[in-house]
Amino acid sequence: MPVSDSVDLESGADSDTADAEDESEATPVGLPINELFYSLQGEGTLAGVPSVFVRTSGCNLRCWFCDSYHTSWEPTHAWLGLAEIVAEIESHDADHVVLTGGEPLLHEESVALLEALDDRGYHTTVETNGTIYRDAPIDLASISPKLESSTPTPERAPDEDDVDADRWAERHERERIDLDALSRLVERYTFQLKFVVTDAGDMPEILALLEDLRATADVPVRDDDVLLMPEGATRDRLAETRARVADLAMEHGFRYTPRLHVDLWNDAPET
Ligand SMILES: C[S@@+](CC[C@H](N)C(=O)[O-])C[C@H]1O[C@@H](n2cnc3c(N)ncnc32)[C@H](O)[C@@H]1O
Ligand SMILES: Nc1nc2[nH]cc(C(=O)O)c2c(=O)[nH]1
Ligand code: SF4
Ligand SMILES: [Mg+2]
Repeated sequence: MPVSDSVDLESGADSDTADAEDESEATPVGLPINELFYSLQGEGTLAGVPSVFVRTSGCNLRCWFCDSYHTSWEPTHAWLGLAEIVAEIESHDADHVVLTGGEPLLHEESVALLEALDDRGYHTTVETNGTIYRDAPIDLASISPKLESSTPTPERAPDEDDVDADRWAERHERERIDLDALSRLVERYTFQLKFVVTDAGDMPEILALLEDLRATADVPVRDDDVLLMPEGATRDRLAETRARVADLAMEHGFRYTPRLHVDLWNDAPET
């Protein structure tokens, strides 16, 4: 289902916040949906599983490499009611639903959607940056904490001229790790920790974060729960990063996850 822009979203804000450009309008109900499509789960422990993807718009972070630019740097979406979203999901023959974004846990309505999907027997994965905790029926919390190498800088910002990269750099750096939210997520849910890795320079930060999380959380965080994923939104970029990241996974005893959808369909939308 291609979704074009309708109402603009106050970037990074909760969906409860009324559209700043039109305060006379009632708060939209439902969720800001950027795209909704059927594909194979491309990442993580469920890679290869046929799944319906629901991509919400809006994010509290601004990774320079974000492969979902139109949910973060330049959010576009249509507001869909829960019944419409569920009906669209049910039109596909799948048992698995992946709720992603943007940052899906920004939106309180994501909880109601997950409850509706749980009632209907779906397996739900939530792709999250790990900075927000919500209580919801999530079967797999797929947490991708953001490293320093994700922070936008003048040298590594999206190409487009009109993005406010300077202002976001500071907020991104301040908000990208929330140990309390991370601990609550791993304590509450079956989880995987999926780090976007470019090179060996990312490893000290991953190891330090794992040490902090293991000291804080009341549940074990096993090396087996840690996945290294090569940075790359295109086949060409993945060709540069994946062998290096596979070597790092073997060296440290972590898992490696491919990006199957990029191998199969490159950077096509709705894949
Ligand atoms: C677009 S994000 C949406 C969910 C959430 N905001 C997050 O970052 O986890 C979905 C997944 O894509 C990953 N990702 C985004 N851009 C990427 C890139 N250029 N290379 C590799 N992974 C990327 C994120 O780390 C996350 O695991
Ligand atoms: N096929 C496919 N698998 C994915 N796994 C996580 C994705 C995401 O963007 O969150 C994603 C995606 O965008 N496409
Ligand atoms: S946290 Fe996720 S959606 Fe937000 S900018 Fe980073 S990769 Fe994109
Ligand atoms: Mg993706």
